[in-house]
Amino acid sequence: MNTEALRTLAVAGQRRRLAVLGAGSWGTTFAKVLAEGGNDVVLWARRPELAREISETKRNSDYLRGINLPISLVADSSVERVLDGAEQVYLSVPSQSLREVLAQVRDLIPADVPVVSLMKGVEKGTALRMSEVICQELGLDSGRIAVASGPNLALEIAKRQPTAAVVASESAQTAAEVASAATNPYFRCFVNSDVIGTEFGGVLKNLIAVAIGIVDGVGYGENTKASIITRGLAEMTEFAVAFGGRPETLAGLAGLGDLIATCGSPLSRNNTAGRLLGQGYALADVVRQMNQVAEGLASVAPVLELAEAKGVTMPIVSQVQQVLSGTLAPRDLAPHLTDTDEPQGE
Ligand SMILES: NC(=O)C1=CN([C@@H]2O[C@H](COP(=O)(O)OP(=O)(O)OC[C@H]3O[C@@H](n4cnc5c(N)ncnc54)[C@H](O)[C@@H]3O)[C@@H](O)[C@H]2O)C=CC1
Ligand SMILES: O=C(CO)COP(=O)(O)O
Repeated sequence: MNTEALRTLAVAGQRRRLAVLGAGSWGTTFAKVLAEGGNDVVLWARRPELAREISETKRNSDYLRGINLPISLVADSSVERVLDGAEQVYLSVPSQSLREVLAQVRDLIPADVPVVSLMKGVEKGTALRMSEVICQELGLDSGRIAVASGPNLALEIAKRQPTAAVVASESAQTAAEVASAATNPYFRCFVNSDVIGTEFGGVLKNLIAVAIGIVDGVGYGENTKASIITRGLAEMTEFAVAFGGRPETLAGLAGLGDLIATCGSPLSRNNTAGRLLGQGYALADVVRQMNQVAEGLASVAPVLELAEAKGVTMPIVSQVQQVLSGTLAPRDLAPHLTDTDEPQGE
């Protein structure tokens, strides 16, 4: 669909009252996408001073420096006001904080509205995907939950660079409603019913991006990175399929697409965290230096627990964990060489 057709679609589409919870780089960018698709959007910022900055100056200087936000976009630090009358609710907080946020909003989410995860992590301790945490904490029918994922580096989208994403839900109607609200002239959402594959694609590419950052920090070049990306996609696909995801989802925007974007960009926090590790910083120093979330650092342990439970081997992810724990030197991260499986055809 060309830009003009998308603009017509956005203008002709229904104007909805939408709530986005989490005013970090992705929550703010997604709120901008929704507002520029012709919706009335209210963004929840936990800190009142950030809510004031967004509403009054149309800027979020901590998370999206240099970006002008839409005039119509307002932020509020009262989650009650943000959720009041919302026709769709989007969640964009760090994965390890989701359960705590849901406990606050459990009784405030309007009945029967879609709840959408924009997050790309699994919960430590439970190893649950974000849609599973939402289902558990809010007691929702899974058909009301959608996940959005894809090659979606926030700053590029905030600059309106043309981008595509996947909206997945067990309910075709929920997926279509969310995709329609979230599609605008520069952001195109495709629909999919494979929630598991879509969610795991976003989680697993973060881990491969950490590996890429590590070898980049060591100083290895394109051959090493291409080898890790290619074997990483095979590892991601085997894992997701073992849990019921579809291989074609991993070959699409939410898998390969996001892997390319995240592994190739210095904007990626996972890639950046890996690079610092590869340059010799200890994990604690890396975490101190990052002022935004790098989901892969927390997801690695629960992903490996899940893999072990299903008998899936993940040589790259295992070596990332060893680098994080200081038991493997970054220069030795070469899982495509050390994999002890039968020699592979590719
Ligand atoms: N930034 C990006 O390019 C993209 C990020 N994502 C995903 O979006 C999710 C959110 O990430 P970002 O916005 O990038 O992170 P961020 O680090 O930029 O912002 C996180 C926001 O959540 C807030 N927060 C933290 N704990 C909270 C709590 N307990 N209650 C309420 N708010 C809390 C922080 O104050 C901050 O505003 C992650 O799962 C990430 O993987 C997905 C696609 C793109
Ligand atoms: O998910 C992302 C791009 O699709 C953002 O990646 P990072 O969380 O590594 O910045």
